[in-house]
Amino acid sequence: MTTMLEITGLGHAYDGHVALDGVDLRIARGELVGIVGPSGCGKSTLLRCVAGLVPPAAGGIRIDGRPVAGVPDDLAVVFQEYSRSLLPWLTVRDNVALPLRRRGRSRAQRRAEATAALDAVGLAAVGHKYPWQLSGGMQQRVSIARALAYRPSLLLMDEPFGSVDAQTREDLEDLLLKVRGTSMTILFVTHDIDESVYVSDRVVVLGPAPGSVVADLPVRLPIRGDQITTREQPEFVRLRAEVGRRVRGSATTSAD
Ligand SMILES: Nc1ncnc2c1ncn2[C@@H]1O[C@H](COP(=O)(O)OP(=O)(O)OP(=O)(O)O)[C@@H](O)[C@H]1O
Repeated sequence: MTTMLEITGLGHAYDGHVALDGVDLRIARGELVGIVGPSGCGKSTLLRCVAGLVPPAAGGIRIDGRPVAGVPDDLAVVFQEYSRSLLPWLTVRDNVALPLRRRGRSRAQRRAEATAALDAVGLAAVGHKYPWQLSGGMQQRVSIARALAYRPSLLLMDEPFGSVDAQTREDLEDLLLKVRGTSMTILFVTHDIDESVYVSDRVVVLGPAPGSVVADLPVRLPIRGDQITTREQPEFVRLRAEVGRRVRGSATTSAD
């Protein structure tokens, strides 16, 4: 598989506080990589560096072989701060449709694609409303719909399902599984170890601050069924335990 994203010796510090130190990671096109690690280990900082929002203090990031300098083309992000991500003066559907202008879509196409994306996140009925008329969890789903409608080559998601209810969260995880394996490369930060194993092709564990990669575990589940069937199979249970041990910094088991 071709490498899409290459992170080498990445370091970042905020006012002398070292958040990341020596992160090395290669990600192939179309991979969905889950990133987990203890609170404050630098997961969000890693995504901000990849998004070109903060310049790395050390090391480098290459996308398709080209060094990242500024916000990369063809990128979409879903960050935790949903309240700041949508434009309050546009309807929900227009928020989702807006980035599609950059794709050169006609007005009718933009509308149709936005409607389909809203449908996929279970919000077909609220396209005519304004973001501030929706709950926080619904606004977050609009951000997800907007990112998916755009079909970026690189999608960065920082705890994107944190504010939605449990049932919707499962639906969104299953939606990600449908998107996975297309040409979209996805970095997915989550605090939820179960979720990282459920959605990812690989789970990357960052160690305690300053973060660096302490484990990189491929997820190869023999059974892909519904949420319950997938999560109860022995390989899922084994991987979840292994990721949990790595996050807690306990002794290693297999896959080194
Ligand atoms: N803008 C900032 N200014 C100063 N320090 C910051 C800033 N953003 C993050 N930090 C610090 O850098 C470290 C890494 O933060 P970051 O948000 O990347 O971690 P995280 O792994 O995403 O945390 P969490 O899991 O709690 O969301 C933390 O100690 C945090 O306090």
